[in-house]
Amino acid sequence: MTNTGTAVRVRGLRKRYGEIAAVDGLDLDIRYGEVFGVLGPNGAGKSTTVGILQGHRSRDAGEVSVLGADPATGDRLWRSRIGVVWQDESPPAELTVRETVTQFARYYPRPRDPAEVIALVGLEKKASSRVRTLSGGQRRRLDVALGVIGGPELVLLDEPTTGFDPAARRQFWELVRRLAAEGTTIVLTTHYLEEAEALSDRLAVVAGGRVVAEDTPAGLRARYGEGATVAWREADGSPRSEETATPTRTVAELLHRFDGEIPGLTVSRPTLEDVYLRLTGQEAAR
Ligand SMILES: Nc1ncnc2c1ncn2[C@@H]1O[C@H](COP(=O)(O)OP(=O)(O)OP(=O)(O)O)[C@@H](O)[C@H]1O
Repeated sequence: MTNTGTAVRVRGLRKRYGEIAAVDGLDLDIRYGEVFGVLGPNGAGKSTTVGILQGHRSRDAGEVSVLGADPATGDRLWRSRIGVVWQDESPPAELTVRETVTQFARYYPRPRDPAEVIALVGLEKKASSRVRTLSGGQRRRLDVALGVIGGPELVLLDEPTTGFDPAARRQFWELVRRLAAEGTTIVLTTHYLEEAEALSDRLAVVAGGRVVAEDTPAGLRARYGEGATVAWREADGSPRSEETATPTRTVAELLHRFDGEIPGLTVSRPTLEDVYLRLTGQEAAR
């Protein structure tokens, strides 16, 4: 097994639920070793896509290859190479963290060391605690521990930090970075733009069941965030602003007109959030 090339390849993926086209011609290329973010608003088709990648949901059309196999026909060995973190997984609440992780390790042909995985997710101090006594964030870390105990090459995380407080979210990001540093390929869906930007090497923006843009976070901003807004105050104090592709020229003209300091001058570039809202057609909702 060489860890170069494409870990996930999707072409023309389609999935309908009755009248709803949940996934509507989606293409993806995810390389080995990268953290790939799938960002999109509610109902964009993210969870459906991840469900298809892990072989949990069927598709209506399209080609899908995950670690070299079609998830629809992936065998047990293939499954053991993929770490799935279920939203609603409920490990036995009366077992301790250590017992739970050790028990799950037995399901895999080449599991990781349970103690090492408990440390990886930052649950060492809770290793002897019963699962039912864990907080929501700690439970989620345990879910990740169970998702990676089999030593997967690819981990699929579907909206992993929904419901987390800001501190728990940051800690979870550290955990994702640690997994990535070990060389694990990670696919992460989120509707938190900040999360996608903080973690992703590359990201796809999904809207209406298809990819509307795909790039690095910086690349997206550069590609779709053209232009700038120049704002200033007129001599009578009234605020003015102008959107322009040539902000330097606008400022030069203002400089000439005011013949000195331009009152209240600001020049701002679109943020990734502006780009995202534009790409997903949510601009008007702001
Ligand atoms: N089992 C299902 N039966 C019927 N419709 C479904 C089913 N699962 C998803 N859908 C619909 O398919 C569309 C895409 O849903 P999906 O859960 O994939 O989106 P998502 O991007 O993950 O959204 P969210 O961010 O809200 O989780 C939505 O309109 C949803 O209502």
